[in-house]
Amino acid sequence: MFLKRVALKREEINDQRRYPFHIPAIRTFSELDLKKNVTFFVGENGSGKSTLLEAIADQCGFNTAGGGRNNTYELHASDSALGPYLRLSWMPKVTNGFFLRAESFYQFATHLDEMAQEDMQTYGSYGGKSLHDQSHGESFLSLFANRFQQKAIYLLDEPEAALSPQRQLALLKIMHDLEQQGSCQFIIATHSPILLGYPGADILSFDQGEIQLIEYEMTDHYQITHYFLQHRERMLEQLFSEEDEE
Ligand SMILES: Nc1ncnc2c1ncn2[C@@H]1O[C@H](COP(=O)(O)OP(=O)(O)OP(=O)(O)O)[C@@H](O)[C@H]1O
Repeated sequence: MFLKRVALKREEINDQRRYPFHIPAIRTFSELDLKKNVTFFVGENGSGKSTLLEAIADQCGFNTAGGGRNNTYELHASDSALGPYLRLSWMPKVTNGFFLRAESFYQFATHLDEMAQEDMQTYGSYGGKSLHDQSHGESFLSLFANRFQQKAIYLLDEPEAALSPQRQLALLKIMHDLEQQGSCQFIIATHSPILLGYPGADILSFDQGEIQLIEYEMTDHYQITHYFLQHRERMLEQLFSEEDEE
């Protein structure tokens, strides 16, 4: 692994009440030691996972709209408000990698098409054809299977967004193969109980107003999915009757 620590330069913040410093998990954040090749960010919607991941991408020199260091294209409102306040510690430093942002993947695909007009080799790292000519899930998998290499750091924001359960397993296999072959680091914000099951990963929860380690089986993602699959009818009955009472 390469990125060892992420620290917040709190002394440089002028107004702690504004975004992103007012987010509870960011307000209490000082530093984070990364100890595993695979780290997951979990937490409720709006708990600050994407904000921190995007800020790390920013400080890695990746395009915060999604992509690597060489992908320069503009996307409205994709600047990282937190990035300039982070200090990253590396051992050793890598510059290879990619920031996957599910919500702006369409624009990334368009950017690749523009690059390919000048150099058809561009598609070589993405399955040999335009990402627009593949389904959403297929294009994600093409990226993971072809673009991901050794000695790199991959920052993935909800990669499961387009992936079927079977393809989520395929992503786990790709990650495992890369990890086995040598050195590759992943930091992944996810809501997927399948991805979170990756063996030996650290899972960091953004709930309860701070970023802290959590066991897989203690995550809402595991517990709610597990209970739902085991007691679907009872759970839905309870859920719908609660709605009736409101
Ligand atoms: N550019 C912005 N300006 C102001 N507030 C923002 C901005 N971007 C995000 N926020 C707010 O910051 C909070 C954290 O957002 P963030 O996208 O980091 O959450 P998240 O944990 O990734 O959520 P999700 O699981 O829904 O993707 C949210 O309340 C969001 O509304």
